[in-house]
Amino acid sequence: KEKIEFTTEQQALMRVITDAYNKHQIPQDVTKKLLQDQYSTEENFLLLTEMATSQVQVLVEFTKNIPGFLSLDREDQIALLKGSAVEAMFLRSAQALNKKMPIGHTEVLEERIHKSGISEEFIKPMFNFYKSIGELHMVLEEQALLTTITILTPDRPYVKDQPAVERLQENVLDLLRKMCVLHHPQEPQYFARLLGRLTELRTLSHYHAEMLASWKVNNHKFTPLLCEIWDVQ
Ligand SMILES: Cc1cc(OCc2c(-c3c(Cl)cncc3Cl)noc2C(C)C)ccc1-c1ccc2c(C(=O)O)cn(C)c2c1
Repeated sequence: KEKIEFTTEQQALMRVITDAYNKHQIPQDVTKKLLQDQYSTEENFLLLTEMATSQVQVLVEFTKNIPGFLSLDREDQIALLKGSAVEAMFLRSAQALNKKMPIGHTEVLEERIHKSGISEEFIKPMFNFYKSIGELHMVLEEQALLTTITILTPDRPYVKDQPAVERLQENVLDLLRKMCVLHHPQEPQYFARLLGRLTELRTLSHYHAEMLASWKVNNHKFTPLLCEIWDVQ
C-alpha cells in the first residue's frame, strides 16, 4: 500500500484551492428563486440564464485564486476562462445536483432544466454526465481539483504559452492523484476514472455550442456576460 505524503507546497495548494472552491458559491437569493417562480419554459430559461451568469462570476473569482493563474499572460488567462467555462459549469451543476441540496431543490432544478427549451438530444448526454459524476462520490477536494484541472487545460484555443499552463496543471494533477489514493484506497483506477470525465466534458461542451445555437434560433436572449464568455450574439 502506497504511503501518501504531501509536500508543504502541496498542502498549501490544496488548502488555497479548496478554500476558494468553498468561498465562491451561487448566492442564496438565486438558489431560492428556484422554488418560487412558475414553471413555464420561458421562466425556466430565464432562471437558468440567471444561474449561469451567476456561475460565471463565481468561476472567475475561483479561477483568480488558483496559485499561478494571475501570473500567466493576461490574454492566456482570458483564453483559459473562455475555453473552460462551459466544462467548469457542467462540473459544478453536476456536483450541485448530486450533493445533498435542500429537500426538493434537486428535483426542481432538474425539472427546470428539462423544461427550458433544451432539445431531448442534449438532455440525455447531460443527465448521463450528471449520473456518471454522482457515481464517483467525489470528496470536495477532488471536485475542487478536477475543476482546477479543467480550467488549466493548456490546449484551449488561442493559448500562446501552453508550457506555462502545463506546469501549473501538472502540479494539480499530481495532487489529485495523491488525493484519489488517499480517499479511494480500494480503487486504484479511481484517478483514471476522474480524468475520463474530462473527456466526457469536452463532448458535452460541443453539444452545448449547438444548444446555444438552437436557443438563439428561438430568439432567446442571453446576458452580456454569457455572450462574452460564450462568443454568442
Ligand atoms: C444548474 C445550473 C445551470 C447553469 O446553467 C444553465 C445553462 C446551461 C447549462 C446547463 Cl443547463 C447545465 N450545465 C451547465 C450549463 Cl452552462 N447552458 O445554458 C444555460 C442557460 C444560459 C440557459 C449554471 C449553473 C447551475 C448551477 C450550478 C451550481 C449550483 C448550486 C451549488 O453549487 O450549490 C446551486 N445551484 C442552484 C446551482 C446551479
